[in-house]
Amino acid sequence: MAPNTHVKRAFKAMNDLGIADAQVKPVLKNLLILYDKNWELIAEDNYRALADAIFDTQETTQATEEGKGKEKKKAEEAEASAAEVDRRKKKALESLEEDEEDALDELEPPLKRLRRRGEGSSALNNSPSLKEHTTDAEHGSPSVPISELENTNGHVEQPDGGETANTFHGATNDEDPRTTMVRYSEHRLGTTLEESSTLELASSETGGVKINLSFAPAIGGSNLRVPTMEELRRAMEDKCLRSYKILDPNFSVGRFMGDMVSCFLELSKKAAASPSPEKSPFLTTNIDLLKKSAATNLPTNIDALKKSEAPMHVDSIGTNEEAGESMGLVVVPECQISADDFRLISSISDITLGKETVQIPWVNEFNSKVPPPFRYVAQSYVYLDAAVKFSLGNMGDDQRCSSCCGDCLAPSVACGCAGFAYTKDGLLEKEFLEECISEARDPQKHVLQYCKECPLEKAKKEEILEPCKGHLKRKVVKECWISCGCIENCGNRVVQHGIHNKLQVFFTPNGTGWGLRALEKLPKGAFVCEFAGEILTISELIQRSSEKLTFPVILDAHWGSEEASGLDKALCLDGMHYGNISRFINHRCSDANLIDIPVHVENMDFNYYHLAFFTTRDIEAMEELTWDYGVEFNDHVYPTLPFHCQCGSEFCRNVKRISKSKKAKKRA
Ligand SMILES: C[S@@+](CC[C@H](N)C(=O)[O-])C[C@H]1O[C@@H](n2cnc3c(N)ncnc32)[C@H](O)[C@@H]1O
Repeated sequence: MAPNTHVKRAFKAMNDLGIADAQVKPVLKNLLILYDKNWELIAEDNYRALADAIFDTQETTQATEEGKGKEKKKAEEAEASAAEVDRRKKKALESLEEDEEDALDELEPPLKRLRRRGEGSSALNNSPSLKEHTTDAEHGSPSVPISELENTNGHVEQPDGGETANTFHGATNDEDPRTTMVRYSEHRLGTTLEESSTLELASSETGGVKINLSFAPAIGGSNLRVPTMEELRRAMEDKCLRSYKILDPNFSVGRFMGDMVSCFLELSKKAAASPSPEKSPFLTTNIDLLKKSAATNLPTNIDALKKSEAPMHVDSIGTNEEAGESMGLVVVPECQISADDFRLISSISDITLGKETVQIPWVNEFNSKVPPPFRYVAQSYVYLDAAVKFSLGNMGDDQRCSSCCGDCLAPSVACGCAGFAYTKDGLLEKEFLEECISEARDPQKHVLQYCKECPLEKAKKEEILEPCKGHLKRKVVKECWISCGCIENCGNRVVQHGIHNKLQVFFTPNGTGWGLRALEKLPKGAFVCEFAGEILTISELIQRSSEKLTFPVILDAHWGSEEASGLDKALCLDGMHYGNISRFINHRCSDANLIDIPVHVENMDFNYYHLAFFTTRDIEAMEELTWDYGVEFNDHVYPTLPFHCQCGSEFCRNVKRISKSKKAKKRA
């Protein structure tokens, strides 16, 4: 691609985030030097590195300017008058007025602008009007009650007719007679708060469930000014954009808070319906944790709630595994999680962070552990040296079906792709699947290919190179692709369309850590997910495995062939650091309910870049999904940490090995 095109694309991606060219240019220049003009890296993840660098630069500049202005500000602070407070308050109140919004557009943080782009649709039509709160000064109460929340039409939002969750509160147009506004008193806004106060951020309709923010001016400093809700909302949205790259135009902190209240309500209703106290630990845990938070001087309620959404690396936090403690809310000291870990944290409702077309939640019903941090990728990426090549020009006629047209699996189309691997229901053909299962469970009965210099043997780096143990000439699915004349939803395109079943990552009760399960019944031959991760050469994998934990699979299609020989051509996938949900699939010896099958999508040569999991039998809802990693527990070819297999299968190779060695010891 011409350099100019790269640059244009980078500018365009940043413009879409609301970042002006002038801000992009200097940062991009530096990044190009830093990344040695590697555009692939820069463009990765929709120019994430560039966006991060711009935000970091902005933060640094801001911090420098803040430093310079500190001294000056101190002097000015002393002169801060009630009139100034009035002016700010008025501005915040007016900021939501439609006609002013356009004028402010350029000054607004990018997220706000993005959000407003969607306002013609549902996003802002449903958004609540913003209000101020009154203090209960007359009654001497330190808490700040809020009124019912109304939408812009003046109606109380009641989506399901029951108790509803209100959302974040902020400034509103105080001239609007339709709104019922409750305000902070001028006095409260402009003066020091003597006692500890609680600011209500969101509330259910009856006030049964609330999100409060506690603040104690006595501790925080005597010149605290309570920000308006609008100020707080803007600052939060800006922060969300910068820290977590929440770019959905419909995202709003208000909704987020409201959703949190709704979820809490729903869960507590469910828990109340459950007869067993163990099944409703949410509230008790909450209280316990808040007690702990108070005892350990942890941040207040809102932080505790924020952290409940924030899984962290089990090793990097002080997890609490006292008997019976639920995962409902987890409070951990902030200092024990790094900023990077925090970014890798997966959402409890969707571990994919929106990267798949379906949401995949996670749950831990046994202890307070949370999934390990990793970067979720829906498709594989080349790490560094792997020669992953596919080009339309290099695709020979023998590598594509010449008769693809319409839906290749439709009865009227006599296409060579029909009946090869998939049925018209998108399942694997029975015969094809059975052959794959037989290959995997009994490889010795099938055709093995032998390399002259086996990459796997070479990888062991032993003094004397062992002969190749043989590689299966595996059956491969060939999907139609853009080079075919068929339609996008042709029945011979399954894996490339991604996950579509309801799945869940869960903490297993049998000592194998996290696992993956189906939340609905799956028929035999159904596609579940791909093994996505980083594509590495074997030598890169060996190097990596000596430094850190890996979870690799070998992409060894046709390794016996001349072209494929050599450590740098033999490829593998590592799903440990960049990966998808397959990194949670546990091993089961021999009779696993998933099988991994190579899939050709873009290329048909000796390597394949897609390894997909299909069900080997019908699966029940809530059943754990497992696959046979193909490990032999007595060899160390597989460059991952050995584990003591707990699969429970009657064919468990680990159990057999243990009992064999016990017998041998007895005989000796
Ligand atoms: C790819 S990860 C699977 C997800 C993993 N359970 C987790 O908690 O992240 C592979 C690791 O899971 C554990 N594991 C998988 N299958 C197992 C089994 N049958 N028995 C014991 N441990 C297993 C081992 O620690 C193994 O190294």
